[in-house]
Amino acid sequence: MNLSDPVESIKGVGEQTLKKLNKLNIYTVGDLLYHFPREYEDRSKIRKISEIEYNEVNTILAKIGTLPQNLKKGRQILTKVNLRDDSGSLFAVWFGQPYLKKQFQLNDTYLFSGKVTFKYGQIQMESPDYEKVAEDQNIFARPIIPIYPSTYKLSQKIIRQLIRNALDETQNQLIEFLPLWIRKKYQLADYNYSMNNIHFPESDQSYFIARNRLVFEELFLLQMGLMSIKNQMDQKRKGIAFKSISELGEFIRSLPFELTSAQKRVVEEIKKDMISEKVMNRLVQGDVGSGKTIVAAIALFIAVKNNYQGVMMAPTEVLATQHYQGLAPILNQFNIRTGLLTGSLTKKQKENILKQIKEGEIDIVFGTHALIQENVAFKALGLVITDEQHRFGVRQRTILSEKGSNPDVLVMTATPIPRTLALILYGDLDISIIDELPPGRQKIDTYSVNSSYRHRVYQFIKKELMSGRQAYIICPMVEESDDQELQSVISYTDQIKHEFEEYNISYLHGKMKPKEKQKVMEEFLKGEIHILVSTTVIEVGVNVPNATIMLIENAERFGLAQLHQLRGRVGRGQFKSYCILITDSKSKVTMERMKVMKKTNNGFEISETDLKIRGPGEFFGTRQHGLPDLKIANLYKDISILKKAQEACIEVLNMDPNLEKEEHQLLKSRIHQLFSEKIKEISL
Ligand SMILES: Nc1ncnc2c1ncn2[C@@H]1O[C@H](COP(=O)(O)OP(=O)(O)OP(=O)(O)O)[C@@H](O)[C@H]1O
Repeated sequence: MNLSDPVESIKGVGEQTLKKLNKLNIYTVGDLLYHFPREYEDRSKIRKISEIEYNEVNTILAKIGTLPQNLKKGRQILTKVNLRDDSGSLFAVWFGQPYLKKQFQLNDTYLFSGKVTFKYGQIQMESPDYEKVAEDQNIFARPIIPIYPSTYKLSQKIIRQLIRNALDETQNQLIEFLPLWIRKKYQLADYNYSMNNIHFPESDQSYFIARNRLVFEELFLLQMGLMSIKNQMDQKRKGIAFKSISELGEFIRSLPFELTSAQKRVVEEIKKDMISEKVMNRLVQGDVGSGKTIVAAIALFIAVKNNYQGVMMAPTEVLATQHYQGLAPILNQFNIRTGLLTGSLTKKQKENILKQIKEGEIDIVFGTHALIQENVAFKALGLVITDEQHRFGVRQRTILSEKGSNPDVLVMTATPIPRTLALILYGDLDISIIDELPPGRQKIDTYSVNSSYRHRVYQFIKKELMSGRQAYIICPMVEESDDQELQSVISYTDQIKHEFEEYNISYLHGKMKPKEKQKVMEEFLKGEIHILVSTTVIEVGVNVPNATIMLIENAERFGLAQLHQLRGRVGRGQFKSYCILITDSKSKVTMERMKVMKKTNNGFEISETDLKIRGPGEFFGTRQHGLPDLKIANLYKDISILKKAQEACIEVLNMDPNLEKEEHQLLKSRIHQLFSEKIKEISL
């Protein structure tokens, strides 16, 4: 039996079960075997009824004391069974499952596991899991029992049995694909042993040994997949070999500031990629306000001076316009023609700019995802830059690239991620990090207060406004519906108008037309608006160096990464800046977040702590990147295994870049199996 065989070849999988398994995304024997337990029940902890802990999940070994009864409780049927052991008795109850009545025979022995409460003078176990125990069965022989993730009406018992059958049927036929030298070097258990012990561990220790191997396997395969894809892309696609530009020095000297050494280093890395004939696929990570935009401008300059066009795509119209307005004047001085393409242009304007792009009359286009539409064609696209905040998928990047002939690609992100994780999330890209802020930036002082301080905070804002600065307020939001968002931003603005009578206050929200948003942003940038009340639409990338206060209402609504992003809107110039977080929440997670925000301004440190507090979660989910899901590894907890897996991966690829050696053949086909979708995409 093979892992790729259909799951219905396992004993016990009939038509109905198959449907349920499919709902769990289980189609093959391999899918079933890789459906790992979410936790384990340790039966060595079975309790006597007399020793039960109330309001907790308990496991008991008990006999059916009386035949089950179905009772009417309101509209529902309650099934009630008396259970007893030699120390006492209790009732098991289930709602809405009348068929259970026929399930139990007097005096049969079962293991029951469920929460126990004391209600109406009776001890009750609520909706327990149950499993029949045969007379001669020694349930303590293998005391650790797997509990599987949500099973769409497949009981634990059935799924456990199916996996048992699958293991029995594949017993010792699972073919080891990790090369022996890797298993030796990293002390990894054998494949069959690991599979058996992850599902039915013989002991705690054998579980850990099995898990260690399977986590390594998962991360190693993912990293191998990503790196081999990257290798293939590098080998397959010949890119543009840009020439070094003598005018570049003059361009850089013309900037109003000197580049930081981190910017210089990243510019060198980009230049090297652009000059080589390899297609550049590089990620530039930089903390908020670290000066990524100018690095992008330098890359665009090189492309244009080599007679190619460049494009820079941003996630919102406000940002695209900001890039355009900020960079066009600098580039224009060097006879570079720029344009802006967004959704809110008139039909005429759009036609006009599309024509200019096509005929090469525009050298650099800034824009939103309007750029990836079919009607956008370039004369000679040489460089694609996307300013991403986890917003574009790989697919969108690819569509844009396909508008040129293997153009170089630069991806910018302000979400700092620890390097090891970046290698997993962006494993198909080379990584550059701007780990330094421009000189003169001061620490943004951060305070967290409860709402009783609001008035004092307003006084503080007034003081800043009086000295010519500006403020952002992220307003409270009751519910996440569009209408309510609108309501709360308008009523909040009205409210504070009384407080700040002599100042101009305006607001921004997600439902505004891009043109209106743009107008407000421009007025704020010019200093005509003093306080900008906003929902989180300003979250990313907005650059108004004169703004020095960021007040965030209901700060508990946001994750750390988001709070850091929002705070990053201030402290972007020479003025001392402040971030004030208002929250009445006393939850542990909120308190922890506030503490971190007060302690540090460093995005990398914050993202590491974020990981610790909430785990990798959605943010680090691999699915959105078109990669296989992680089934067992936890990118935070397993960071040390991740490092080993990355090290092993580099070692294998250095030794055998195309996996041609005999000992790597099984590994190669396993990678192909897992990454077939992605590999197909590349070979298109
Ligand atoms: N080397 C430098 N010296 C002084 N100021 C700089 C330097 N580099 C960039 N700046 C300025 O710093 C500010 C922030 O730069 P930029 O908008 O590029 O940040 P960013 O990295 O895109 O940040 P975010 O992700 O928060 O948008 C801008 O006003 C820019 O002009």
